[in-house]
Amino acid sequence: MKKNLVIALPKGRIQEESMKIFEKIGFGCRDMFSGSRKLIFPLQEQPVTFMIVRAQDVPTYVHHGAADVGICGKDTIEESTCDLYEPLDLGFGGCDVVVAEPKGYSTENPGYNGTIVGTKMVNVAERFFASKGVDVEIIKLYGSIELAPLVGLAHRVVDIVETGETLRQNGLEVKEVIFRSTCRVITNRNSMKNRHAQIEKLLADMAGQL
Ligand SMILES: Nc1ncnc2c1ncn2[C@@H]1O[C@H](COP(=O)(O)OP(=O)(O)OP(=O)(O)O)[C@@H](O)[C@H]1O
Ligand SMILES: O=P(O)(O)OC[C@H]1O[C@H](OP(=O)(O)OP(=O)(O)O)[C@H](O)[C@@H]1O
Repeated sequence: MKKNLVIALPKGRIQEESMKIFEKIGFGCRDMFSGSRKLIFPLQEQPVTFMIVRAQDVPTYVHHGAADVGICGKDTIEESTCDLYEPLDLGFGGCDVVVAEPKGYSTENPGYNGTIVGTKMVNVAERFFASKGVDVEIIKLYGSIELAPLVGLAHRVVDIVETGETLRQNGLEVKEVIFRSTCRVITNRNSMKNRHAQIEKLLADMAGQL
């Protein structure tokens, strides 16, 4: 029996949008939204299995070959250290990865040297500040990033901005956009080689729905 193509989907804000595209190309999975706690969903009619993982874990599953294909934000790809192909930009899930700070902070502190930066995205932040040749201290956080400068844990943050509402409500502003992120399809070298036709068809079908 032919092995199913395994697709890693991130649970959370981009899961539903991703599934809309898969539904349109005939890979619908009603079970997934039935309130079930299952993490793996082999389709009945198609040689495809979905698995649901934490957004930041999608690159890891794909890199190690536990999944052939994954969906995740460009921000997640940039933060991961995995070796991945990134053949398709899905366009949705748009957000900016930025340096943000308390309003007016740069008036007195225009440079980055000596800044303490709170972030979930340590690798992205390290690369960004290294590319500027500045010395900063990075503090790893797991959420509520915008809190850090409000309570003296950090001077600035590197975080995601979508609507800007979280920054606004916490008296912060964007100092600099590091890059724009959208959702991508990712895959790995082995799957690209061994399941080439299947993945190429999947990519073409998905691209046809954008
Ligand atoms: N406002 C936003 N906040 C966070 N991510 C966003 C936002 N808008 C779009 N995205 C995109 O959605 C992706 C998934 O975000 P989600 O919040 O579901 O996961 P996460 O924050 O990475 O993980 P977790 O909630 O499990 O810590 C992000 O990697 C990013 O590309
Ligand atoms: O510009 P906005 O539309 O306000 O969105 C940006 C906010 O959303 C994300 O947080 P999330 O909801 O994932 O919370 P967490 O960081 O505490 O996990 C991100 O880290 C920002 O805080």
